[in-house]
Amino acid sequence: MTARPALFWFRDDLRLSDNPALRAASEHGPLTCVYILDTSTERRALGGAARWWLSRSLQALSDAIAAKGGELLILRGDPAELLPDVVERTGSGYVAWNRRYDRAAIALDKALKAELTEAGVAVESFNANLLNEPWQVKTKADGPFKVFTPYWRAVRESGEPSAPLPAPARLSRARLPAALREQTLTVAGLALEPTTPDWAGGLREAWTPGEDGARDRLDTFLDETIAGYREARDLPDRLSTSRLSPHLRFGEISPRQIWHATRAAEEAGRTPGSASDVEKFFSEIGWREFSYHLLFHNPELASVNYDRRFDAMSWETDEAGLAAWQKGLTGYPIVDAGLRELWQTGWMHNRVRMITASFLIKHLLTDWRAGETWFWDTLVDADPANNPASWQWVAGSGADAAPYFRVFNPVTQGEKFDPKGAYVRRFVPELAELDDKFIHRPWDAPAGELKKSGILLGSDYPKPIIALDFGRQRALDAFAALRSE
Ligand SMILES: Cc1cc2nc3c(=O)[nH]c(=O)nc-3n(C[C@H](O)[C@H](O)[C@H](O)COP(=O)(O)OP(=O)(O)OC[C@H]3O[C@@H](n4cnc5c(N)ncnc54)[C@H](O)[C@@H]3O)c2cc1C
Repeated sequence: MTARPALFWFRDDLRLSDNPALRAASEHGPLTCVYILDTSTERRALGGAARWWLSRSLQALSDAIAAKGGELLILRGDPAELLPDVVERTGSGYVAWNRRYDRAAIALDKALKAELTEAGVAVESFNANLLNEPWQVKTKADGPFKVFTPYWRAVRESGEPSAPLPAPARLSRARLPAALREQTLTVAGLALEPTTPDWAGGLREAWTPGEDGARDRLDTFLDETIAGYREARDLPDRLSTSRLSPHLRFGEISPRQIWHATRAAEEAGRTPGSASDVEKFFSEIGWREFSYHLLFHNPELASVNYDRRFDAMSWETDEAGLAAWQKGLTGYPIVDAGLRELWQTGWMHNRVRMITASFLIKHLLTDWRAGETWFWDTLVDADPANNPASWQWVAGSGADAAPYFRVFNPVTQGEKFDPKGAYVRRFVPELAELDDKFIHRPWDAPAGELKKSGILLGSDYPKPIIALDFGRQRALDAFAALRSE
């Protein structure tokens, strides 16, 4: 009797190396690799920027699989129906996937595991995308952590993460029935990229999705950018961070690979980063782990306040303010630069994410969920754990959150972290000629200075949509009322 073929289901793990489920499935013999674009309304649909990334990443993956002798089968629909169908039609006796951690995905995986097992198919799932499973890290009282520092201490005390796995040397193809082959789509057939209009030019310029692109990003970071990371990571005008976030989001690289490559570079004396830069970098990877820990233990993180006292918050409904924020037309240069960086490149520097989120939530007193939704649609790294956890952190409703009275002042933040205004000049070109002194407060510039710089406030660039003192006080009053309830 010949062995039944195996099936591997790609999801948020679009890579061949350090992919434990792929490795396990490939060791079972002839293999079907499948990706299903999930169109079910049960699960949150990808935003526009993430769809663009996925398209490019799937193409890179499909090419890499073909180079190893395999084939990526691409389908669109509800995996709850399609996966068992493909398993049956390929006669697969073994199915493997890597785990995901949001509630809808967990429910789907559980149901599929039960159905396939019942049908006599062996199913295994693995951890590919986290250093630790969210349920493995526990407080002394055996519960989930609510504060990052002790969480991360517990992780660090448990030792170094396990070593990453190599990619399978070869992927031998299982035979596909003709009818199934006919059903298979090309990446282009998924129509994930924008056409009318094609707004993705800036994304194409900024990114190389795929496993090779991820590896290149990591190498550049370890060879150059990590030097001084601990302090420089707050400066948005330069390449000061790794920019690995979309690669991590789509699983083109794993945190284990990042960890061990960083350690190896450190030990070989290859990286210019200090031990303190490395530790800081690891702790940022740790924040990602913590977000997944929070998501697993609080499945409604994207829609429900982690701190339920915030349910009583009286948010403003300021549609004009929200639209101005989304378009980068608030009249506050650092806020506008951030939102325009996001629109043009699908990414925004972390410091500026905090400033723009604080401005929306505090100065405009807008519900954090409106900002989370906008980021979900426009970020290439839009992440089911990091995005809601970070928005709730800025709002003050999250775990280990910024205190409610911390209201970032966009002028002083701009002057501190973009002192020469290079970041603002890049993304808000209408202010490019303005003197450094006024680049974060154009309304204070004398009329002659504005004229010399070719700016008519209110016409070439907006006047501030809200007075900072007013917005700050309104937020403090609203947040204080909440606390006294
Ligand atoms: C309002 C808001 C929304 C955010 N939404 C997302 C999101 O959707 N997806 C996302 O990946 N990150 C999000 N972040 C976190 C952070 O801004 C990005 O991870 C970071 O800017 C990515 O850049 P990098 O890869 O160069 O980071 P680096 O500084 O090089 O860090 C390395 C990796 O660590 C992780 N990381 C770094 N900072 C954080 C952080 N504060 N919280 C959690 N993980 C972190 C990321 O995976 C990142 O790729 C958000 C932050 C804020 C304030």
